[in-house]
Amino acid sequence: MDLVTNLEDRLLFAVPKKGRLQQACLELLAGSDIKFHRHNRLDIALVMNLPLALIFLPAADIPMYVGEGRVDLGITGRDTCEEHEAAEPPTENTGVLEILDLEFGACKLQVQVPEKGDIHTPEELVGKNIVSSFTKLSEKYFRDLELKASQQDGQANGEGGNRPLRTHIKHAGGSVEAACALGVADGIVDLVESGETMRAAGLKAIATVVESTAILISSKHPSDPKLVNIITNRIKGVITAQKYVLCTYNVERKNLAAASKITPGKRAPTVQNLEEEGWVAVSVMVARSKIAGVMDELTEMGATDILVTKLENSRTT
Ligand SMILES: Nc1ncnc2c1ncn2[C@@H]1O[C@H](COP(=O)(O)OP(=O)(O)OP(=O)(O)O)[C@@H](O)[C@H]1O
Ligand SMILES: O=P(O)(O)OC[C@H]1O[C@H](OP(=O)(O)OP(=O)(O)O)[C@H](O)[C@@H]1O
Repeated sequence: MDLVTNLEDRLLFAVPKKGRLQQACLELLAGSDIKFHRHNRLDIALVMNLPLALIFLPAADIPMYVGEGRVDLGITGRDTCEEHEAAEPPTENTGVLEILDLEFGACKLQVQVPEKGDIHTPEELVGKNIVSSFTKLSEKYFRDLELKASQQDGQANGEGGNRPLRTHIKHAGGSVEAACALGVADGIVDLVESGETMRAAGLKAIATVVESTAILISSKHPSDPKLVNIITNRIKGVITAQKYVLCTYNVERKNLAAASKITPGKRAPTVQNLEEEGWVAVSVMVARSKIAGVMDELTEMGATDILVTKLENSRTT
C-alpha cells in the first residue's frame, strides 16, 4: 500500500514516536476512538474510522512540522513549542496554535548550578558557560539578563549602557546534568520533573525558564478545521473523564441541601425520588482527587449506598 498517496484528503496528526509523552498520547487516542494500525517500523498510520493519518515523530520536531503547516495537528510538550518559536518566530501563517492543555507530562525547564558552588542567581551566570538541549530558549533567557546587566552597569557609570557580556550557550543532546561536573559548564538549562536527576548530579535550580505540560497544537490553517474541532472535543472529553468520577448515593431528602454542599457537581446534582418515602438518590460528578474525602463526609452526614464509577468518556461544558 502506498501510504504517502493515501495521505491525500486526510488530516495529518503528529504524535511522539517514543519517550515520556507517548504512552499517555496513545491512551488519549484510544479514548477518543481514533482507531489505527501501525505497521512495524512505519511512522505513518492511517486511521480506520476518520479521514485522519497519524505521523509518529520525535516530540521535539513536532512544532516544526505543525508550525510550517506540513502537519495539521500535533501533541508535544509546551517546552518544545517555545524552543521552536525562539528559533523561528511565528508569522501570520507560520507557528503553532496551542488548542488544549492535556494536563500530563508536567515538567519545568530550569537553570541549574552546582549545589555547593558560589553561584546563587541566574544573573551571576551572565558571561559564563551554559549547556542545554534547549539552546534557543537559553539564549533568549540569557540575552535578556545580559541586557539588564549592561543597562545597570551603564546607569551606575552614568552612561547609556555598556556592550553586554556574552553568555556562551552550548548544545548537548542528552545527559546535560553531566556538563558542570565535567567542567564544560558553569550552569545548565534542563528539564526537571521529580528533581531526582538534578539532585543526583549535585545541582540545584535557581530559576525557571518555562513550565511545560503536553499540549494539543494545530497549524494556523489546518486542512479540515471541522475535524480539528471534533478531535479536540473528543480529547477534551477523555481528559474530563480521567479527572472525574461519577458518585451515586442515597440520602434523606431533609439532608439533601447539606449533601449538595459536599457534592455540588459540575452544574448541579441529578436527584431522583426513591420508592422509599423521604429518600432520594443523587448522582453527581466529583473530582477524582477529592473522592475519598467526599465519601467520608457523605457517610458522616448519613448518606448510604455510596457508589463510585469510573467514567469512560464525557462531553461536558
Ligand atoms: N522528566 C522529564 N524529562 C524530559 N522530558 C519530560 C520529562 N517529563 C515530561 N517531559 C516532556 O516530554 C517531552 C519529550 O521528552 P523525551 O525525553 O521523552 O523525548 P524523546 O523524544 O525521547 O527525546 P530524547 O531522545 O531527546 O530523550 C519533553 O519535551 C517534555 O515536554
Ligand atoms: O527530574 P527528573 O524526574 O529526574 O527528570 C529530569 C531528567 O529527565 C530528562 O532526561 P532523560 O531521562 O530524558 O535523559 P537524557 O538526559 O538523555 O535527556 C531530563 O533531561 C532530566 O535529566
